Amino acid sequence: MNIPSQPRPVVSARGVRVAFGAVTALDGVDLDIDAGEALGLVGHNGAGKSTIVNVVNGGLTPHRGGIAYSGTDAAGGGVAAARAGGVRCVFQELSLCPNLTVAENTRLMHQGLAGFGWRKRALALIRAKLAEIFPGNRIDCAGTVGELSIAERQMVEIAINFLDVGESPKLVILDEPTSSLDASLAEQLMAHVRRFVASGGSVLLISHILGEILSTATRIVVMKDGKVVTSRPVGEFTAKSLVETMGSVVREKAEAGVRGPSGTAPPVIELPAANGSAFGFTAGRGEIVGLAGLGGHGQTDMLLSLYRARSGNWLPRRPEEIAFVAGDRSLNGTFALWSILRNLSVGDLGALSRAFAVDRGREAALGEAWKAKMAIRTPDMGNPILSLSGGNQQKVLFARALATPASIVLMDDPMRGVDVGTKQDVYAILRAEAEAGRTFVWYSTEMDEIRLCDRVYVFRDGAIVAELKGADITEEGVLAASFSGEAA
Ligand SMILES: Nc1ncnc2c1ncn2[C@@H]1O[C@H](COP(=O)(O)OP(=O)(O)OP(=O)(O)O)[C@@H](O)[C@H]1O
Repeated sequence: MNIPSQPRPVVSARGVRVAFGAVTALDGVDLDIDAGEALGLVGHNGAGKSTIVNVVNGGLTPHRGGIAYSGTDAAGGGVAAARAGGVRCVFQELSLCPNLTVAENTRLMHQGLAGFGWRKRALALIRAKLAEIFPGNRIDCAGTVGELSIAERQMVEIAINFLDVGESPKLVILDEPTSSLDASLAEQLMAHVRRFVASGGSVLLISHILGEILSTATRIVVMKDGKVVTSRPVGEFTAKSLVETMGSVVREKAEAGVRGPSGTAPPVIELPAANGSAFGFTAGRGEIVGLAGLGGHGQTDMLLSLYRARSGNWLPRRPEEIAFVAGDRSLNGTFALWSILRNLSVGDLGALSRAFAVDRGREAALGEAWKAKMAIRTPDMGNPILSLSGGNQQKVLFARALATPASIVLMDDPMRGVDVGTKQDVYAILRAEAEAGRTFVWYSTEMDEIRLCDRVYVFRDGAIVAELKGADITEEGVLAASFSGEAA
């Protein structure tokens, strides 16, 4: 890569201000990203991270301030100027066309792939890039994107953006790129980022998983309420000081091990061993049961079959006794045209109704209570759900389930994109609700969350291959069970 004698930042933002109605999303932000640096961008939900990303990638013109690419003023050039400046962006909400093949999606992003034989070239290029970033992946690049899992779509989108077809990427923006990837895929991506940066490229990495930021970024920028509050080399932070700089108090970690009844309470769910599993599935009253293992090995299917089943000896008598928190909020969670409040209250309209009509006063009170409990950042719960930042939308889905009287709550990796401060609050709420008698079945791709469970089932190839309890719930234990039987 050519580095000029007087290097200019790949991207330079000066005094950027963006407002959405009454909300000031960015309030005078300065940000430089140099060649050869991995800039970690962190901050609470709604701090303004996605908004600055949209300014940097040319999708949003700031109301005040400006942006330059390698010293050239973008001057309202939008997405075209950003692209010409070598900026590529992997979005938080994935943007591939599901009805096209992986190779066709690659062509959409890279106009250089034109002319006779483009399909063959696109296939070869994207296959090679996927193999480079995610060695051992089994993605069918000739198949349509709609047939891929969320994790595979995310991998494809990442690989497309790192491709060099005539014009090499200078800055790749990764906005929560590992939210659908399990730990081993996430580590493959982080290793690729380190290699890309070592060869002179730049990455802007946004993540709520602070371990990723601390292990991969060379510099960390912390945002708070639309402002940059800190910019320092990664070596000057510890996990604790980073959380504190973000404005959250670091709580002592809940002790790993058995806190709940751990299988001794009367089971509210009881399923015999199936799909070649060595274990049946049980969950007791007041228990938090974790579903672990590599992503896509049957955990979500298990949750869905628990939710859909309407017969059997364990089932709750009424459907409102079981609630589901979706992991893919845009696909299965939010009602995009509804307000924040309606998205929250829809889980339990029965309890809010009087004389066949929703009692608006009680609905508003419910909204305010959960807004405070979950720190949902909005000036008005009557605003559209899409006016919330991604993490705040996820909080609404959580509140929807917890606001119901459901005795069983199924959770499909629901903490993706939620900031560390709120996560700590939600963990405490979950524990208190479990102690009050609720049962939680929790699929999580984050080991820190699996460790909070009373009991954990590890999944591999659609089957339960291990059951871990208390002190045995360790990363090593989960990994050993996830890979056992496979060639080393
Ligand atoms: N289209 C919009 N309309 C109204 N308000 C918006 C819109 N987009 C963003 N906002 C507001 O701007 C602020 C910054 O949002 P942004 O998405 O940049 O936060 P973020 O730091 O990326 O959060 P998260 O960690 O949850 O992804 C928030 O208060 C959000 O509610």
